[in-house]
Amino acid sequence: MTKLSVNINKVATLRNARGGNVPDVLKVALDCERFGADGITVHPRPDERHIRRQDVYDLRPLLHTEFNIEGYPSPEFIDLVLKVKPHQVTLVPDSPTQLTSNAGWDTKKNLAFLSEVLEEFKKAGIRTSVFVSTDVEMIEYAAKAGTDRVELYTEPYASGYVKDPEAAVAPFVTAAKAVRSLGLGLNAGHDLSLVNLNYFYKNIPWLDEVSIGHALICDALYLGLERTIREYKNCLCQ
Ligand SMILES: CC(=O)[C@@H](O)[C@H](O)COP(=O)(O)O
Ligand SMILES: NCC(=O)COP(=O)(O)O
Repeated sequence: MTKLSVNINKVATLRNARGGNVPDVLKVALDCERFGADGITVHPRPDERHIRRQDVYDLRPLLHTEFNIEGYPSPEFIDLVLKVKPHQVTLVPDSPTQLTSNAGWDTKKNLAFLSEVLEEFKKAGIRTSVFVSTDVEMIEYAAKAGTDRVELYTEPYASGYVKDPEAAVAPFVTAAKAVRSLGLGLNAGHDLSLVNLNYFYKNIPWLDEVSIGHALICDALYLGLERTIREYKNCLCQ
């Protein structure tokens, strides 16, 4: 089964726009679980423009499903993750001011750094994942660094899908096969949507997890959160 982890960053963005607690990020996370999400993802950034450190602490004891924290492994991020102990941490190579994630790691260049950080999380019993492109060498070096899983950066799939779905998914199928042959778990995310998710899943049904935020929260404006989550879950069936 491919799990759907709902990224609630955008809910926090909306809350922060007015300074109060509407919408209530914790309630939305619990409602996502109630409506069928298999996990909750957050990506706290240093400027706290959406999910804040305090949200991450507050969410931990409330969630009943898998909690995935994504981010650049700065000392502050490492400290937060080690204190919160989520089920999974996903390392993303973002700069502090980045608008959104736009690339996977150069795992060859960062092998020593990633190995050290991954080891620290593994010692704490936290499953690890590394955000990568479809470059097989990058996946091989992620395995060398000791990660449990990789998360494929799916923006190039999402943008290519519109013109030519088959060509867009092909490098992801190759990468996903490499991931499987290395014995790693497989996650995917970024710009996945109701338009492109089912085709991605059908081509790579051994996916462990997708994390989806932006498109899902936008769809919820029209469909409501409960129906939206149901429809995303339906995309993860043959
Ligand atoms: C790693 C990844 O693709 C997502 O976590 C994405 O970066 C979400 O972050 P934003 O909500 O800030 O775009
Ligand atoms: N890891 C990807 C994620 O959490 C959500 O990305 P997006 O759906 O907001 O593009």
